[in-house]
Amino acid sequence: MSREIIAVLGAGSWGTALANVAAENGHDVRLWSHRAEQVDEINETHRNSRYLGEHSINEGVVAVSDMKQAVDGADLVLSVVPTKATREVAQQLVAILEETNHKVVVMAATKGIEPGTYKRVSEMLAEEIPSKYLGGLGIIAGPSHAEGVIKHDPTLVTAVSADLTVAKYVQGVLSNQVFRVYTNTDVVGSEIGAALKNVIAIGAGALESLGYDVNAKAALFTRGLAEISRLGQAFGANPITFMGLAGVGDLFATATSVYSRNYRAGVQLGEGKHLDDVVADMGMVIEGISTTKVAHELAQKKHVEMPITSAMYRVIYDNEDVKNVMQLLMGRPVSQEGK
Ligand SMILES: NC(=O)C1=CN([C@@H]2O[C@H](COP(=O)(O)OP(=O)(O)OC[C@H]3O[C@@H](n4cnc5c(N)ncnc54)[C@H](OP(=O)(O)O)[C@@H]3O)[C@@H](O)[C@H]2O)C=CC1
Ligand SMILES: O=C(CO)COP(=O)(O)O
Repeated sequence: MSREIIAVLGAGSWGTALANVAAENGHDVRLWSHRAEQVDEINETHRNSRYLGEHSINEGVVAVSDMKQAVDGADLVLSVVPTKATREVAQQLVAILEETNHKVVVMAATKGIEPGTYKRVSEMLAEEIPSKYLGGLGIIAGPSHAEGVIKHDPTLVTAVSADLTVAKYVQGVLSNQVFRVYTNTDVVGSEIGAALKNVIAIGAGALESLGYDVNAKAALFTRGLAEISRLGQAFGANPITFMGLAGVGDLFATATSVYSRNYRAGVQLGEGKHLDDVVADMGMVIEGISTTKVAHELAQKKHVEMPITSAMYRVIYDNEDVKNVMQLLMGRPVSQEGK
């Protein structure tokens, strides 16, 4: 693989960890942050202490606060900001591409769905970035906590694009001995799996707060994945995708890990902490909070049965007690699997 120029937009935990992977693979990596002090810290100390503590970042990662310095001449742009910042950042990217007049491959590593419009992240990017500037579009998903990736825990992700050559290009750019990239062409299923596993991860944290053991968690994962798959299929997803990295893989990682912001938020909500305090104290994005509302609404719009998602909606937005909600779920009429 040739030495590519890679612009990473967003210097939170995941943007920084992905930039690190790309730099370790020998690429020319520019990590854009909108915070000048963070740029200085990364370039001077090779740390991003707010997001990745004491972990050191490869010296090949050059942080910049001017997005043009990151994007000018780039082959590949990784968009790694929270869902709610995606359009704003994409608009800044487009203004630069208009100036430099070149095409880039854009991959989003964000996991969420836009409230109100119900757009997936790649749909938002396709709306914002004119096709004349797009050399390809896709997403990166899979079980990949930044904290594990930065310390070289063996990690598998999937590069997903409707155009397999784009997915294969990203696979080639990012794969290494500890970071193995698969490809997939099911963008719809991968994005729905990646976003909705956060809802179930919040639920897993809530179960933990009640002291429930592995039977309850296995029940949540299995039935949670079943309803994610039902919603995905209502949008045309391939059901096999939910058996893969963006489905069961990411669900397992997120719903069992103390690194997960969504899981930790679930523990705190289950303990009775107020939602506003959970969000404020986390200091990092908890995508599943907003995704729970979006998924609950989508289930109604599409007439898809999603009892766990609806239960999580009531816990998060109606302040319902986790134990009550759990009893209601257990008391539903018994039914047949596979439907
Ligand atoms: N963390 C992880 O392990 C993984 C995260 N993801 C997904 O990646 C996405 C980003 O997550 P993550 O990096 O963890 O989030 P963080 O909360 O750690 O960081 C978000 C970053 O985006 C920046 N940002 C927010 N809004 C804007 C904006 N309007 N303009 C410019 N920069 C902005 C933040 O800046 P500031 O510091 O100013 O807030 C921060 O640098 C999420 O969708 C998440 O689900 C996917 C896989 C793994
Ligand atoms: O998506 C992730 C790991 O694959 C990160 O999950 P959290 O946002 O819950 O930390």
